[in-house]
Amino acid sequence: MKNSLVVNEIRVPNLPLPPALTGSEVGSFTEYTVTERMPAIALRVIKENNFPPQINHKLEQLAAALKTGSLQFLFPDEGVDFSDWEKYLQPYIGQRWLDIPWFVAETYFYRLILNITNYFIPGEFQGLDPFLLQKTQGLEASIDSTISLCSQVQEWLDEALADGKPSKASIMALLYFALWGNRVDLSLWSAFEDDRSKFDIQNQLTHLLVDDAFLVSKLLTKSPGQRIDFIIDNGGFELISDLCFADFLLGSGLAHQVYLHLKPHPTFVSDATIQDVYQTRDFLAEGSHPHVKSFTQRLTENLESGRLILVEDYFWTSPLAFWELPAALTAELAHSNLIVVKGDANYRRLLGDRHWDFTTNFADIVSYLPAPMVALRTLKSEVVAGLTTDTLAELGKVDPEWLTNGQWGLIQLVI
Ligand SMILES: O=P(O)(O)OC[C@H]1O[C@](O)(CO)[C@@H](O)[C@@H]1O
Repeated sequence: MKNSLVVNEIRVPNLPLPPALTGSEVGSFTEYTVTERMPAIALRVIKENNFPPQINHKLEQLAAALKTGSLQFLFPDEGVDFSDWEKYLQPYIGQRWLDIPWFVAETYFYRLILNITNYFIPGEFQGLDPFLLQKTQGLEASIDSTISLCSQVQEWLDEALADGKPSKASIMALLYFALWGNRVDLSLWSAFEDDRSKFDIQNQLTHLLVDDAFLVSKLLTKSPGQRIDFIIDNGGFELISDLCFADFLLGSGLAHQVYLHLKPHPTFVSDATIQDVYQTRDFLAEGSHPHVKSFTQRLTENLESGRLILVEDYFWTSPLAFWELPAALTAELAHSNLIVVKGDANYRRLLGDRHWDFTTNFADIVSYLPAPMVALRTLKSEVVAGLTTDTLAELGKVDPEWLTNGQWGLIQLVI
């Protein structure tokens, strides 16, 4: 049950805020990310693109600055969020990357890569996605899983039509795909090989630390024709799982409209933009598999009829916490019957990327949204809430890396 505080007309968590994660926590995953992973990402942008030497040099300087250097403002560019970033950065200018809140460091790092590569400057590199190669490779690598999922969705849709209603089991399975989609490998499909009807999500279920999938399926089937909003995370197979879920919601009559909230520019390497949705659709449309073809046709029809709506907002690439949603976005999301929040970075944003005790009641923190929400998240960072002390004790024994290795998942509903 939601019970949020209202401060200056903004709803915030109804608990005191703990400190933010920072890269200076010795031995932490945040430290490793700022000092090792982020420099490697900046250098990979050089390798995977053909930028001129002066751009590559700035990327090298950025990679080197992350370990010990301090934050500077963006070079002037024409991004519509340029002045917002001046505000966001003001408190941190001159501080080390390691010392500022981790979420600020990461979101700014990706905005800075676009700044350096002239993404927002008219000319040769304007609008060029520096992570395009990785996104394309991700799509190509997941084609077998895509064919299997599209075929399965077709079966579920046929079944829903024959039975006059969709089954809770199919809704729950689609929730699991939308959850595990961002670390999918073909192993998820191993049981599909001989008999697709036996596809075995059981192994994944044992890695779910909180599983509200049944409650979500009850909510979705309670009254058909709802509006569902997805706060989208990655492109590639994860986006395809989300699009399949949206397809099923619309095709089975559970939803009359689905909104996909996408990033307004490339970020976090693989996060999806509106352009990525169209590129994914066009890539799939080139294939010859009949179930992928019909899925792609339904996708086009849903986009053209306005049943599937793609929207973007600069809030999603900002360093702000979820409880700092702009009023217009809050008003928009208030029309939703369910907000599906995807992925690790969005989960961090829900919790303000702060050091909550892991047993804090999730709903007491995420108490500020204007509609019911479900988080679908595999754990890739040291932020979590809503676990029991028993679960924590068990996890400590079975997998010391459980917080960050992406092998554990959560489906957490707040009504
Ligand atoms: O794509 P996702 O699930 O949001 O994961 C992104 C997350 O992964 C990380 O890169 C850690 O692996 C974090 O920095 C970030 O929170």
